[in-house]
Amino acid sequence: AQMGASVVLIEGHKMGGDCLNYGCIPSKALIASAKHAHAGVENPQFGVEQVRPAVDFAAAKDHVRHVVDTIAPVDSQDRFEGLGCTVIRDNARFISETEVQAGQTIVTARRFVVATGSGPFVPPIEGLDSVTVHTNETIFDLRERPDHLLVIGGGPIGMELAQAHRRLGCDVTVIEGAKAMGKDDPELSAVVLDRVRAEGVTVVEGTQADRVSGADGSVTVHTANGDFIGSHLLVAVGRSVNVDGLDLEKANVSYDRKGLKVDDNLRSVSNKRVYAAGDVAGGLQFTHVAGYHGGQLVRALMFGLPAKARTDHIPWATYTDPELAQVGLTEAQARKKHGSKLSVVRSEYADNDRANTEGRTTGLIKVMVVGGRPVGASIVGHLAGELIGIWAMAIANNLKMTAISNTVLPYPTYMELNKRAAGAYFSPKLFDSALVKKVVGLVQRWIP
Ligand SMILES: Cc1cc2nc3c(=O)[nH]c(=O)nc-3n(C[C@H](O)[C@H](O)[C@H](O)COP(=O)(O)OP(=O)(O)OC[C@H]3O[C@@H](n4cnc5c(N)ncnc54)[C@H](O)[C@@H]3O)c2cc1C
Ligand SMILES: NC(=O)c1ccc[n+]([C@@H]2O[C@H](COP(=O)([O-])OP(=O)(O)OC[C@H]3O[C@@H](n4cnc5c(N)ncnc54)[C@H](O)[C@@H]3O)[C@@H](O)[C@H]2O)c1
Repeated sequence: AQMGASVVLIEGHKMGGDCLNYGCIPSKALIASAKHAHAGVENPQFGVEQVRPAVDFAAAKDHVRHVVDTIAPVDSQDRFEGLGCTVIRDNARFISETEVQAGQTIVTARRFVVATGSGPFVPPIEGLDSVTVHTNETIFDLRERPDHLLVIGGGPIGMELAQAHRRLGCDVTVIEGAKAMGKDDPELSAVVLDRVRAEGVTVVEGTQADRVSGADGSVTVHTANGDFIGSHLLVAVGRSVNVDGLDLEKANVSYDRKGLKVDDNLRSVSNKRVYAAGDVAGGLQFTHVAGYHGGQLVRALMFGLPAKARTDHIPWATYTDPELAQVGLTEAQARKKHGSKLSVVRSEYADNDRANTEGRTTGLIKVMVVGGRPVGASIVGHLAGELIGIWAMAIANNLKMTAISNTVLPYPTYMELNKRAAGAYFSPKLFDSALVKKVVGLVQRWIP
């Protein structure tokens, strides 16, 4: 709209979508409350008396609500109308290849972007309908503190919320069918899991939830490895894309359970007028990916330029404490793809001076390097979600490791961990090389 195109935005529920209302923002706000609750007991070495603070769970939820309300104007109908969009607040459905209906309004358009996101997938587990099942859509509104929260699913939603609830005073059990945080490098996930378990969260892996029984207040999850009893149940076993009710068939738009079937340019393979963005586009499900898709589609729709959506440079971070972040290939993926051409360099938080001053010495960075360029980076530790940024920039722009090693950074900062990892790539070449030693020896003899 700001570039002069005629744009209609149709939103059937809350402006701001999942991220603002039920996802990133409420979860990170709750995690922030949990961090404050935990700060008083995590580090006895600072000379500050350790006092377990009293937690007012409902007030923590007030904080969550306040943060959502503070950010909401950015995504509001008023703002978008101010930018020049026509905003319709109703559910949209296709009625033909060129028309969408929302309420009584029929919109005819040359191009459509489907950005309907995803909702919590609630699996068909026997007995689930006999108890109150919380998902990310309800858990942030729960004002009473669960005595014992059972979480089915140890992915990012399950693990972020498990740790936050534990720190806010709940007993927490996570029941994970395969491997918790299984999409990340297992060496780094283990660091998070060790910490979360040390804080008192029970994480049971390799254990599918087979059946649920009980009533509100006492819920039992039955598994092949025993029964787990809690007061509240959160289901976080992945997402299902929002395609129901869109009548995509009427627009000849093909889709499956992962989302719309699109080509590399996010364009429907069956109706060239239709594009997809965000969770419903069938790939990685993150807000920054949805934003990246949006940018690519501006290129395509406004300027007719190719808008190939890359995935190799997309980072992600899980906001447990310590945080876990990834961009590009993991070590295992890089080994498979690049074999003996791969070098993996590491730097440890324990060797970082700032981390030592702050007692944040648990963690490490691994960088996967091929031909002098990073192809992946994995970080676990304090501020990992911030530190991954420089590797995302390097991979997005095809930078060499020298771009990182040549950068002068303020001392003492966590960012030096990244520079140290880059240094670790060059150290053997400089310090273990007979040739370098010989050249230095000769030069030392010649120069005055
Ligand atoms: C608990 C949780 C924590 C998360 N934390 C993070 C995080 O820290 N970082 C991160 O990057 N990602 C995070 N995510 C993922 C992130 O929320 C999603 O990837 C992101 O919201 C996707 O954006 P989207 O625009 O594709 O969809 P959404 O944000 O879901 O927006 C889709 C919109 O479409 C509307 N809609 C759907 N169908 C229709 C229809 N037929 N007609 C009209 N409107 C319709 C919906 O009401 C919704 O407002 C988190 C998700 C959850 C659940
Ligand atoms: N920090 C972030 O960026 C962030 C945070 C939260 C969510 N998200 C996004 O939301 C998506 C969804 O998160 P999620 O955690 O719901 O999904 P997920 O798919 O990442 O993890 C779900 C977990 O549930 C397990 N599971 C599935 N069925 C089970 C069963 N019957 N019993 C026990 N375990 C079972 C799976 O093995 C998996 O480990 C993420 O993939 C991510 O894209 C991002």
